[in-house]
Amino acid sequence: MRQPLVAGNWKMHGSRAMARALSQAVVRGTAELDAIEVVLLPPYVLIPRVSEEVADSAVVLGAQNVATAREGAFTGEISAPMLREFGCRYALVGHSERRQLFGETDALVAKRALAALQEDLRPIVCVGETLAEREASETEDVVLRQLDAVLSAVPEAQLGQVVFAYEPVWAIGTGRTATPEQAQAVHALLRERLHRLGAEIGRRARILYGGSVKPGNAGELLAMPDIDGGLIGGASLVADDFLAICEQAALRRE
Ligand SMILES: O=C(CO)COP(=O)(O)O
Repeated sequence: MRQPLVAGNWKMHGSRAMARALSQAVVRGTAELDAIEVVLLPPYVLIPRVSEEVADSAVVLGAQNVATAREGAFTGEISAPMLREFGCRYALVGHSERRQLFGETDALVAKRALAALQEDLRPIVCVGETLAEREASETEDVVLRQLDAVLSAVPEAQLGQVVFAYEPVWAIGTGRTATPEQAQAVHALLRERLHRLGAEIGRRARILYGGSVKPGNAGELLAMPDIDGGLIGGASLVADDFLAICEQAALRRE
């Protein structure tokens, strides 16, 4: 059985005071939820603060991106060894905002995933189509192209460390969620592709859904057979909402 994972992507939100209060609330509220893995993805500068708050808990820390190199002349980038030193275990790569607003290509995303793995940082690889691509019936081509770019770069032995996330761009921050059936169809497609690399890889890979997940829709999404957790944006900034989603994910396991 795959352990459900709920990750809160804070995006570019927060302050030291907010990070402290929100992490404390998440630590307290998830203390009994040992069936699931809970990951917080604060902005880089808040990582040390969140790290202190989650230190004695099961809550895991991650970053929203990671550099392709270990060190060097890469102004504005943060490397995997730096993130590890500050307690991160995960890093998002290929979030649609990085792809769309900052021009990150499939090749760059694959390099970031590889750089993370080399430092024992688990990449959460995001894929997803835009509304125009969905309406042009290109969803399958787009998500498989994005997935294949990473699969072809990562050694098979390390694929078990990778988490995948399907985030349809049209559902992010819009209040418009994919229906559970729409999401399940893409998750099944991604899993089938992973399965081709090995039955065990397909069976064990965790594939999260993201895009306007809220307490009110999390249960039906997480009830789908190939949805193994959530990548939560807006609702992860509200402790009660995030905790309610974590509770729904814990039910999936039982
Ligand atoms: O992009 C997301 C998480 O990475 C989803 O954001 P929202 O939950 O705000 O739609």
